[in-house]
Amino acid sequence: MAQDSNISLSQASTISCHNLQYMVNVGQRCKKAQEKLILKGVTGVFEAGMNAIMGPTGSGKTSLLDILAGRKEKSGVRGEVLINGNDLPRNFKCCSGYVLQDDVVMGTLTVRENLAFSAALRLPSTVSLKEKKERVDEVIHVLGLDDCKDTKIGSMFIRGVSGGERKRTNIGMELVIGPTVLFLDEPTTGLDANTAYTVMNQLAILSKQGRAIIFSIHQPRFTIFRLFDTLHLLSKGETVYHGPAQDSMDYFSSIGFECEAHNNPPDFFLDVIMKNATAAPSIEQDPESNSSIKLEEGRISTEMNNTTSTASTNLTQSYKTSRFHREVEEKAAEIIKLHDNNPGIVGLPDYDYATGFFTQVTVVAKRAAINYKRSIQVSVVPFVMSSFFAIVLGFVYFQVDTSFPSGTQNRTGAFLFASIFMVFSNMGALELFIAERKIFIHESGSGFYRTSSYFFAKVLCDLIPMRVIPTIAFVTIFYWMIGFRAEVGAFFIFLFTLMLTTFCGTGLVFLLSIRVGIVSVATNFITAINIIMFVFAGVLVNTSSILVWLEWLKYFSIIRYSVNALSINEFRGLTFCRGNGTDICITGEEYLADLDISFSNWDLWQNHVALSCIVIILFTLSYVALLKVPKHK
Ligand SMILES: Nc1ncnc2c1ncn2[C@@H]1O[C@H](COP(=O)(O)OP(=O)(O)OP(=O)(O)O)[C@@H](O)[C@H]1O
Repeated sequence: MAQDSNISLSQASTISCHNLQYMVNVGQRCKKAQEKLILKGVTGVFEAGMNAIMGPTGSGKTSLLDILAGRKEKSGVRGEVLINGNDLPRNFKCCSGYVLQDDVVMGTLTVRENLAFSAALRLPSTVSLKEKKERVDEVIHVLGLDDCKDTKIGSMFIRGVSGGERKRTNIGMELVIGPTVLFLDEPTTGLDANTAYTVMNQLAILSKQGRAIIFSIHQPRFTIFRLFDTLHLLSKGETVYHGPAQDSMDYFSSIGFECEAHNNPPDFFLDVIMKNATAAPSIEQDPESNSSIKLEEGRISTEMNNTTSTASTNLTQSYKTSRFHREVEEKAAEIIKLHDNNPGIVGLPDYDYATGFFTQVTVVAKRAAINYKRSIQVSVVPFVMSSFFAIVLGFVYFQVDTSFPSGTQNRTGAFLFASIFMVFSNMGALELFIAERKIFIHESGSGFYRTSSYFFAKVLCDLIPMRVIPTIAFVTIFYWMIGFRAEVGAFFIFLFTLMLTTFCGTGLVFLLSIRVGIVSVATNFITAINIIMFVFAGVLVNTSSILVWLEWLKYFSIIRYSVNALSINEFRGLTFCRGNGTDICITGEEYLADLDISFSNWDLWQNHVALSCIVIILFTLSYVALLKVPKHK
């Protein structure tokens, strides 16, 4: 079912987690699996407002956030996460907002175009284009992006908006769907103090409209801390405080941890948890206090420094005996009661993709087209390189004649180089595909589009501008400069062969970029595969003389099929004679037979069938690999 376009901005949502445990397998291959408990029974209620999850590094903030957002693999998670007392809907990630720590927006698109992309895919077709545009304008205005709305985001090569504007664009991508819950993973990371405050202040304004804004944050400065409504403090996967942020200082004071004047509370909390504070504690039992910990201000206790886990346990114990824990437990119990009385999802639809397959393909393809148009290096370089290489080879083999052996040798050499170029020239696309992987994972995981829509759009937009046009340019220059058969039919068979060859190369690069997410590793794989295909092309090594147990590799050589097809197309019907007047001649057919190439019409098309099968197999495998890319963390 499509998402309701009128999700009210004031409709409040409460996210709650109940005795949440999260366990991961940290066993290494070949070793016995070991389990690590990351979250140890966390309970919390996150209502409309600013909900901060804080804690030292490795305390489990991101894990908790991801589980609350329904973005962790379910295996390993115990306990319940509920929204307004209901189970999270199946596609919760499609209707809630999630802003990653690293920005995932298309750098070549403007702020407005990125937001429009999100609106076009995530708001249903029942919302008119005009309304979508208005929604985008509203979000731009709310986030204070009016001044830079038509500025490109920027990339490694393009100077774009500032870091804060980029972060706000990421937030805007989520806000266009009007989510009642917005998750953010460390939204201030990488921003300077002022920009961080601006971003957080805007989130605070949004939270006043009834949204639950839940975010992990490391060590915010005081002005940011003041914006928090609820604070959830974690230490080694356990809650050490959950309650109103403004009460947190009093709470820590009540258990014996007094914050020095002028010390920043978030810094102080982390110091207490980490025990290397300016006000490092020494432990002593206080019989009159609820708490088992007493802090002696300003004195560093070696004992305390060496007993991290003991202190963490003590903080947990103190929290468990506090009124804050009691209050959250009572609230959580009420929510659970509501849930038990309303089993299943009540009032919440099972969200699905907001738009259909064709809309998704069109919108994603349109974005890819804009991206190519604006990335001059990406769109123009393949064309220029193909034309340049065709001219260079064209001069090297300029107007080949039919003398023997130069006529046969030069033609075979030209076919080999052309085929190799078609396969190797795809390597440039490797980095592009890998770079876009992150965007794909986030967008498909957030319900922007189906994997199939992305795949079709990618194939459409990649093959046409990046491969078809440069190949046409290459063949047109190369064929006529070298002076192959001056027949239209032969020219088109030549073009068709090299087109299939380059599609095979693209399929290989596409598959490896999906399976292997590291450019250098994927490059090594592709180079090795291409060299094997080159060796088994049958030109430099006679395939019939290769060891029998290695011979089968020739059936995987794209270059071999390509060279064979080009040779049959060219050599049949030609005669090559020695130029020394001896009248010793050899027919093209005899030359092909010498190379162990069968040359009937069917033999010619057999190579095309083989290349087509390789294209289909590689693209099918790429699609399956894309389907298997984990959309959860
Ligand atoms: N899939 C996993 N496999 C192994 N360890 C994991 C996995 N996921 C999380 N952890 C470990 O769990 C702990 C908590 O991780 P998490 O990323 O939630 O912490 P964090 O508080 O967000 O840390 P940071 O502030 O550094 O981002 C860390 O020690 C991390 O190494």
